Amino acid sequence: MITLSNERPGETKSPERPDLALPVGTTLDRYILHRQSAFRYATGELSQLLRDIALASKIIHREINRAGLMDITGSAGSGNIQGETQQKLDVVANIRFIRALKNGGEVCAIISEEDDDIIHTGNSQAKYVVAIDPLDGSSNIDVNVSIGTIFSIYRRVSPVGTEATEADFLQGGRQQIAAGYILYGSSTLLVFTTGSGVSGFTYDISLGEYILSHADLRQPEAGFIFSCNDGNVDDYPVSVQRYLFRCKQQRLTGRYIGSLVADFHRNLIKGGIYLYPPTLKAPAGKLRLLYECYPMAFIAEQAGGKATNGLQPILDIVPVSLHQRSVLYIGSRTMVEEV
Ligand SMILES: O=P(O)(O)OC[C@H]1O[C@](O)(COP(=O)(O)O)[C@@H](O)[C@@H]1O
Ligand SMILES: [Mg+2]
Ligand SMILES: [Mg+2]
Repeated sequence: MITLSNERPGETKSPERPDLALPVGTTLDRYILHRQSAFRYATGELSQLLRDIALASKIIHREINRAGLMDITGSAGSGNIQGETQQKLDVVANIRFIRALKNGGEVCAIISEEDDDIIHTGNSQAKYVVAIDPLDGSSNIDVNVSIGTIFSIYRRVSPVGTEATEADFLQGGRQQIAAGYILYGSSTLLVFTTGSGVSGFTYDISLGEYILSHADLRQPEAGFIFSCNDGNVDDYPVSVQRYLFRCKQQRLTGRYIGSLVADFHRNLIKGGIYLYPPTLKAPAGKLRLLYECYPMAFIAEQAGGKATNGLQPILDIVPVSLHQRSVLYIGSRTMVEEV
């Protein structure tokens, strides 16, 4: 059935989910305003913070699109606390996000994959802290494959007016106020949650606006896709090797882009599981708890999926350090339960 209105077939208007009353095509600004009443502590600061992140992502979108013309491809010749060589775009994205969050005034401190220590923004009166992976999927930057940005937002626990501390970032995954990612793919998409469902916005370059394109995203309970780096399979725990063997026996489809945001998003839409088990090189897992695992787990759970480290839900892991790593199994509920 073709519908001419903005309404999607079968879309119902639900009173407790006011955003579901918003038609596809709504701008991000209007969506945030409309939802503000559903935000905890709704004083507009979080709304502004989400707008600041959206603005920074539009700038990154532009930089990524013309990276090949601007000589911002390749290595930056510097390393980060992870022991990784930073790509030029890692550094550019990091600078752009930090600047946007500083100028926005709603964030008092930031931790980033690309910086060892806490970045104090000078906005000591601000109430929020942000953990960020400015560019996710760095190994795909120079080969024009989808990459992303991941963010996680907390309300500070240190008193307003003082300098933020590690405690503001080590509150635990269930204390996230909001989390999301931007996928720089065939289109640029902002997906986020504030704790009552997940929605996606497509960047319309001609309007310079993010437009609601995926209202109330739900992850299929089961799926037919498994995503992992098959090159490491001999390192994986026997139980995981057995699970992958069963996936192949059942003729499930192996898909691995090598960008967490892109692999996660595909599996969110189609159903599937992403696995980054322990390896010899990364026995505690490769992905970072605060700015990769927690935010993706918050979105997964809000969309009806699951995220675990094999022992407990990712959101229940008690954090001990800013850049700690974790094993990650995330995606469709029945598949994660099977693992
Ligand atoms: O190359 P590998 O070992 O398969 O790892 C790929 C994974 O590492 C990451 O690139 C890590 O993220 P960064 O690119 O932000 O460092 C994930 O996006 C991706 O899923
Ligand atoms: Mg990453
Ligand atoms: Mg990164």
